[in-house]
Order: sequence, then structure tokens, then C-alpha cells
Amino acid sequence: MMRVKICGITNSEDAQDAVALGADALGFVFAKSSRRVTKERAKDIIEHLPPFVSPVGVFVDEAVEAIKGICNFCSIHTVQLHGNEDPLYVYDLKGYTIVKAFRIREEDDLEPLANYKPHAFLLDSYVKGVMGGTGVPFKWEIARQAHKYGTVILSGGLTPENVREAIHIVQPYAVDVSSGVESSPGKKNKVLMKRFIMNAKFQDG
Ligand SMILES: O=C(O)c1ccccc1N[C@@H]1O[C@H](COP(=O)(O)O)[C@@H](O)[C@H]1O
Repeated sequence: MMRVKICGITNSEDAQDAVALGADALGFVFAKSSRRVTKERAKDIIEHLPPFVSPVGVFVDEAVEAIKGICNFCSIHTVQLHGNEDPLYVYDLKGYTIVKAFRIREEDDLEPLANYKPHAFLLDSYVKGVMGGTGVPFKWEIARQAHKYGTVILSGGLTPENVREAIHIVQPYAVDVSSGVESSPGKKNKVLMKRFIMNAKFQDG
């Protein structure tokens, strides 16, 4: 069954809706973004989640000690490194589940994956000057080549309309969406989330 992360959660209502609709993970952005949340807001949302849902802290080139401090405060155990963090970050964050994101334009952009040993690689779209949450897809055929490096999570411009095609092409471990299920930046749309999760988790036969 495909795993689904809904990223850019900014309020408890969206968090509870996403969980009720079957989301497996919720992303909390602690970086420059219209979806940025304070650690206090994230803590309050996370404290009210039911079991068996993974909160994920999303960071961009944040200091390791700051990441640890926020994760400890919010009871977050999965860290998504969405910047230009070097491989030592993964070592320095031993004890956390690490998702290392890479922004992809062309196949050569996969080469750096060989230098990292995270629990999973997240492939997002490259948009100059924007570190994530772009709403722009990249060429999914490139992502097929990433399986040789490890576990692959697909993101970048996914929507309820394109997620099944993306899954068919890439066969990822999980999919991750921020923009494609929103009615406005930082406000998730319940109908779009329902359609996205149903389409992502649909299995033929
Ligand atoms: O969602 C954001 O605003 C964001 C900001 C900075 C870094 C990462 C961010 N989210 C991640 O971006 C991708 C794709 O988002 P989208 O679906 O294209 O909008 C996803 O991995 C989010 O985790």
C-alpha cells in the first residue's frame, strides 16, 4: 500500500482531516515558506494526533543543534533535510529517521545521492531560488533511476490528477505533497486531500 505524506501542515484542523483521510505522515516546515510553523504551534498539533501517524520536521540548511532542539520540543523523530546539507548531517543526526531531499532538474542531479546514507531519499523539483513547496513536477522518468541508491520518496508538483501516473512511472516507497492539496498556501483542501490519498493508495486488482 502506497504511503502518503501531507506536508506544510499549519493547523490542527488540516492535521486531523489528513489523518482521518488516511495520511501516513504529516510535514511541519521549519524553514522559509508560506507554510512555516513555530515549534509551539507544531507541538500543539502533534500532541493531539492519534497513534500511528509520523510527524516529520522539514528543515533547510538548519544547524544540527537547532534541529535537535525543535524535534525534542515537538516530539518529532523524523527529519527531512530539504537544503544543501552535507552527508555529515545524517551522521550528526544519528538516532533520528532521516529523509534527505534532492531537487532534480536532470539525471546528473542524482549523482550526489551516492554520497549519502539516509533512511530515504526524497526527490523534489528544482526551481531556482525556491527550496521546496513549488507545486512544479519534474521528469518522473529520472526518479526511476534513483532506486539503486535506496528508498525513494517522490514529491514535487504532485496532485490528485497526476499522482497515479507518477506512482506508475516511479514506483516510489511513498509520495509527498504540499501545494497540490491546498486551497491557498498553508490551508489544505479536504476534498483535494481525499482525492489525492484515494488515488495514491488505489490498487488495481
Ligand atoms: O512545503 C513547503 O513550503 C516547503 C518549503 C521548504 C522546503 C520544503 C517544503 N516542502 C516540501 O516540498 C516538496 C514539494 O512540495 P509541492 O508538493 O511541490 O508543493 C515536498 O517534499 C514538501 O515536503
